Amino acid sequence: MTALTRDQVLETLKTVRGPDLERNIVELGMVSDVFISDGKVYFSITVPAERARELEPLRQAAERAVKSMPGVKGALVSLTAEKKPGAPSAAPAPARPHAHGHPHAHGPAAGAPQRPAKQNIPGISAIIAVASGKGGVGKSTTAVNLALAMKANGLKVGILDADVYGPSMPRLLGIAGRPQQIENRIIVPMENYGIKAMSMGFLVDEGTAMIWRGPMVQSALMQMLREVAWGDLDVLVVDMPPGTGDAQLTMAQQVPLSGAVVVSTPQDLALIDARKGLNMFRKVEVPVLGIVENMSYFIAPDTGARYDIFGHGGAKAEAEKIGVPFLGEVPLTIAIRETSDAGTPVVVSDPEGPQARVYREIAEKVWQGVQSASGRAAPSIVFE
Ligand SMILES: Nc1ncnc2c1ncn2[C@@H]1O[C@H](COP(=O)(O)OP(=O)(O)OP(=O)(O)O)[C@@H](O)[C@H]1O
Repeated sequence: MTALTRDQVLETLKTVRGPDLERNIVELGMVSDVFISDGKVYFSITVPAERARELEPLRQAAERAVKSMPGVKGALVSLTAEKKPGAPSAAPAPARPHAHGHPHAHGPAAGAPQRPAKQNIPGISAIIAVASGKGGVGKSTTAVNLALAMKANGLKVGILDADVYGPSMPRLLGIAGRPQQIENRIIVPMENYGIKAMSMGFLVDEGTAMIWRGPMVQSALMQMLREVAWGDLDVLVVDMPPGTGDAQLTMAQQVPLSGAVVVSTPQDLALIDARKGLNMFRKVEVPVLGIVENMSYFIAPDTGARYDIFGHGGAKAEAEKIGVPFLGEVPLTIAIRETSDAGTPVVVSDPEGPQARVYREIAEKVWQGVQSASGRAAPSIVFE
């Protein structure tokens, strides 16, 4: 049997008529990229937001049509709403923070703006986001080593890979296989090195998530947060997707975060992006626990000599300027890269080494920040 192709899927979808029965959904340009993996077909149909409910039968018709094709083992079709340019995003940003308003203050301040309450996750004491203004600065590497360092410091730790488009936790933690599902759709998290982990990478094959649009990503994330048997955790570290777009903003808003750690490299451009990241958390009233400068300086593998070739210290200066804590400097070392690639992050493969020590110190400061953010109304951070 020849492999199923996108063209065949699109050809089949041409039999599905558009919402007003004129033309078909392919010609109307409503069908997203079609992704096929392991005989399963994934795509979305873009509809006007206000008609999403009414058009559910259209979604079902498209799904049925594809499922009936020979060679198709399954189909996952979702409706997505196109955001009109300039229209407010689906999840409106909360009103500007009050002068002294703070999400962790006890009880709502009188006259505080109405915001939908973020529901805490039972059993999880604190959730922290690890974010970056742009990709490739080492956010996932920092997140996994931070989580492992918190574990080494004696905490019960979980890690949630929210980077649905490019999940890296399976590789970083050296975990393969699919998680078990128990009653009521609840998923048992995977585990390695004493931390619990959940990632879209455990649930779908690599590449599958690439065609997902906003709403699917949101629901996948919420499921990984709330329908996973995390058990009792002192802290859940969330590896956020890189960037500061709408998707990240919505995520920062929907997850009940205790605080955020922003990872940057020392270069000016990365710092500009890091500042966008800080502003994003400020917008959703999540306390910034601090900045980590990654690839801060270079340690020569042969001599151990240190070279400050990256404009080392940029993130520290930036943190001081805007008044957020500076959490530490992580050197660029072969050891960090190689151990990450091997699925044995440096904090577990060389727990007494200098890099592990750096991460443990960062972990200590992060935890102190979490304590003070939850124990009392931390002063709101003022930018600009
Ligand atoms: N301190 C470091 N020393 C050496 N290599 C590092 C360091 N930090 C990260 N790396 C390497 O840099 C690359 C990018 O790191 P990572 O995947 O953590 O970045 P990211 O910001 O999460 O990227 P993405 O945009 O893919 O989410 C990886 O190959 C990683 O091993």
